[in-house]
Amino acid sequence: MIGKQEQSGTDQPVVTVTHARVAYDNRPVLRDVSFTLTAGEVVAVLGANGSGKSTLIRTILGLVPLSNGSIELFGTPLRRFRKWWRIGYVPQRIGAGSGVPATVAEVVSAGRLARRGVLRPAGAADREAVAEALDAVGLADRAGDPVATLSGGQQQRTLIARALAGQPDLLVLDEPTAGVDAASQAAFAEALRGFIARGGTVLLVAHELGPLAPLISRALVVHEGRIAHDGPVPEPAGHHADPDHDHVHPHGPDEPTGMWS
Ligand SMILES: Nc1ncnc2c1ncn2[C@@H]1O[C@H](COP(=O)(O)OP(=O)(O)OP(=O)(O)O)[C@@H](O)[C@H]1O
Repeated sequence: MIGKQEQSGTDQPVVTVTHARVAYDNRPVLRDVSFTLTAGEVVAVLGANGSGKSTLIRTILGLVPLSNGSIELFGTPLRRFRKWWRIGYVPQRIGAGSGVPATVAEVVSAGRLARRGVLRPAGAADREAVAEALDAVGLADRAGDPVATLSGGQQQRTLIARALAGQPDLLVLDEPTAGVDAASQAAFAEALRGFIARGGTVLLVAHELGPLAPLISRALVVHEGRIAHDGPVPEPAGHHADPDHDHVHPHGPDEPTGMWS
C-alpha cells in the first residue's frame, strides 16, 4: 500500500533545520534558516527567483553542504541518516524521458530500489506499489509506453509516481507543477491528496500553488537568506479583486463541485 507511514501522528519531527547557513563560493544564499516540519504537515516553500528555495531543500537532502547550523531527518542528524527510502524526492524538472529508452513502469520501478536494495529482485509487493503509484497519478494505461513518448506533464507525473512507489513518509518536491498542463496538475494534486490522507508529510517548492493551494497547511517564504514568513499561505495582493480570479479556496458550502469537493 502506498504511504504506509512508519511514523505517524502529530508533533513528531520529520525535518528540523537549525540556524542553517549555506554559501556557494563564499556567497551566502541561506543566512540563518530555522524551522521544524512535523509529521502530516504539507508545507510550501515560496519566494522570489533565486531566493534559495531549491538550495534549501537540496541542503535538507544532504546534496548541498551546510556551512553552519544543523539538520535532522526523523530525529537523526543528517550525517548519520541512512533510511533514505523514507524520503521521496522529485527534483526540479529534468524530464523523465530524455534519451532514456525505458518504459513508464520501468522508471517508476526505480523508485523501489532504495527500499528493497539493488541486489534483490522485484517481488509482488514491489509490483503492487508500482501499480498503485501509476494509478495514483493517472498513468496506469501508459505503463508499457516508452517514457519518451509522454508529454512533459505526463513525464513529470512519472517522476512523482517513482517517488510514491518507494512508499516514503516524506515527499520533497521541487516545483512539481511548473510548466505542467492542467490535466497533469489536477492528477498530481489528486495523488498528493491521497498521500496526505494516509498521513504523509510534504515539503514542496512552488511558484504558483494552483490546484495545490487547498492542500497546503503552512507556507515558508524565503527572502534574503532567511524565513521571512512562517504560517498560512499568504494571499497575493489584490488577488480576490482580480476579475479572472478563480475562486477555489475551501471557504464554505457554495464551493463549485469538482475534485476538491
Ligand atoms: N550549484 C550552485 N553554484 C553556485 N551558485 C548556485 C548554485 N545553485 C544555485 N546557485 C545560486 O544560488 C542562488 C539561489 O538559487 P536557488 O536555485 O536555490 O534559488 P530558487 O529560489 O530555487 O530559484 P528559482 O525559483 O529560480 O528556482 C541563486 O543566485 C543561484 O544562482
